[in-house]
Amino acid sequence: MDLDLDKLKERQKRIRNFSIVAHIDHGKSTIADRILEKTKTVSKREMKAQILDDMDLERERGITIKLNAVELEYEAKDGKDYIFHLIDTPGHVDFSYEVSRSLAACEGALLVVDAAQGVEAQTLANSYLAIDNDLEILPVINKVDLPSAQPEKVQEEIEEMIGIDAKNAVMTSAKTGLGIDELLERIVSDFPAPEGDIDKPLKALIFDSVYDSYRGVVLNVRVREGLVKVGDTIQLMSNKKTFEVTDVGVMSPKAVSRDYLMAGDVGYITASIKSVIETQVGDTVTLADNPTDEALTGYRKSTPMVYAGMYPVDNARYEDLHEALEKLKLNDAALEYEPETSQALGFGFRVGFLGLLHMDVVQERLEREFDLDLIITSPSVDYHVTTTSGEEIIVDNPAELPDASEIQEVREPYVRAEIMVPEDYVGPVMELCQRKRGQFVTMDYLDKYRVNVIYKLPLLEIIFDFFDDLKSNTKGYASLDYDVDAYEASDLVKMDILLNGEIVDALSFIVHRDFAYQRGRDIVSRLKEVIPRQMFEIPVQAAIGNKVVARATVKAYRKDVTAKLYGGDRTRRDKLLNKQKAGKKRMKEVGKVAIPQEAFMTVLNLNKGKGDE
Ligand SMILES: Nc1nc2c(ncn2[C@@H]2O[C@H](COP(=O)(O)OP(=O)(O)OP(=O)(O)O)[C@@H](O)[C@H]2O)c(=O)[nH]1
Repeated sequence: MDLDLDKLKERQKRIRNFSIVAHIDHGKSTIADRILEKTKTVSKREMKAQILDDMDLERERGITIKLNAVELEYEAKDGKDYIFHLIDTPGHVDFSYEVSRSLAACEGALLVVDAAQGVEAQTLANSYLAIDNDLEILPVINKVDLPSAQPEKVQEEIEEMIGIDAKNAVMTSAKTGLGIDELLERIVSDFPAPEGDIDKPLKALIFDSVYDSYRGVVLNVRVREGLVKVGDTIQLMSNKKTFEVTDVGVMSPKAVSRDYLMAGDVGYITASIKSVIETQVGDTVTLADNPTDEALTGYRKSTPMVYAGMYPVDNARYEDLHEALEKLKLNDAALEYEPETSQALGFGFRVGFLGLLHMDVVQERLEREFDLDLIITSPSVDYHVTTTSGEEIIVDNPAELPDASEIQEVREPYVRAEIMVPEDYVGPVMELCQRKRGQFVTMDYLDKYRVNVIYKLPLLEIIFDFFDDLKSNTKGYASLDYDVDAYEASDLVKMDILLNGEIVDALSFIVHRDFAYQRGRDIVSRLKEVIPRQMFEIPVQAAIGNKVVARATVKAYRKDVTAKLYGGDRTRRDKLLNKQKAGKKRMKEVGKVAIPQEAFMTVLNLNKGKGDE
């Protein structure tokens, strides 16, 4: 292949790599859809709402989970064809790790702000990520069609709160298409073209990857320097492994092969990489026979916030779960796991997540994409423990907390939570934070009406239902951002749950001593409801050490219910039995007792359950 360097350099000037960042629901994905439509990347027939959210899960929930990169062609008013690489990113706080990775592949960011909601917590957090990555930021005020839109006020907010010029913000309605033409022109004029020498050795950053059973590992890269094409031998700089390139190309939005990827491009490389553990996000790809001397700076590793045990319902599928986690981790760099065993549940994994939404998504992806049935234990945070012998240990599984007599101190993670709220709701927000063992830090007025309330809160108290409570206490007006701040000593105890006189390790949890009795009683009474009756009585107890703090009994069956109710009617009887069988799929036999998935989630669902009653 003959490549003319001057032509490539000219092409590079017409590339624009940008990302869209926003607070959740401000309209990122809808704007991306409009851009795709206008650039004629997708035909009308292919166009379905939120085309970039290609996971079924994303469509069903209406949220973006994964970043997605597509190449678009745009003919600008100057008569030239531009190449856009648009990287859509998730907005939920659990996925900010994905956001920071995609920003590192761009030169510009569209900062989308809802004209009615204004700047919210993740608008700020994501703007800071973009500023940290030295991106050019183009403010976009979206949803100007709404009757409650106040674009001028939002302009002021962006200037005051983020500190960037918003005089020339683009006003759009992704719903009606208003302002999208101007937006496209501004992408060309406001964002810089990528830099990077095409004639230097290859240097490409892996920002995402995915496993494909036909093609092997697909690397999504941003090429910083040089050029790569089919037949080249690439080398991964972290482990020096080499592979022959079988395909390069871009997503548009489906995979389209290209002759080459060059400095400035965002695209994919496949190279028959069969083993998933060989590639990692953040690694640099170079050429084996002409390597670059220095790797690109990778990504800051994400730290999980929440941990839970994951076990296959069918113990024989442990290896399948292992393989599924390996493959999923390729596509979800924030996922962490290590093997663990539970007396009750057998062999499984302790998995670290960025938050509960992340946990939910991982569970659903494992079940859908890998056809697994899983039992997940109640989530926990990680505790730093000093034992009486002076040893420091980290405990992310409540069952492993040493006996109280061996503990000198337990420290739990605290977050610094920033809650933005209209001033009328400051009272309820503070009340909620106090109830969750929060320590007030400070409070600032953001403008005339809105306040930023800062609290230190135990992570344990906020991962569960804090966000829901916050929303309901403020009529949905509050927005939240948090970061783990420090570990602090707390009076924490381990609560064991005994079924039929035996401790079920997977049901143990850690709780603040002040709440322990109440929590023990609540859990026991919930367990009594969710554990199905069996042929014998099952005592349910909650205990701290040897001290039982609550107890209840699941009564035994008296007779075969099906025989009595559906005596003659076979079909109805079969239906009922099938239903029971389906329900049993998610049951785990522990000793003689069958425990349903719900039981493992009682700690999590306690407050919700109470609200429903
Ligand atoms: N009225 C109006 N509604 C809009 C506009 N843009 C988006 N929406 C609606 O706002 C909601 C959220 O839009 P999305 O595009 O899913 O928001 P998002 O920011 O991508 O959300 P995440 O991907 O979950 O972070 C959807 O119901 C859209 O239909 C707009 O310009 N006007």
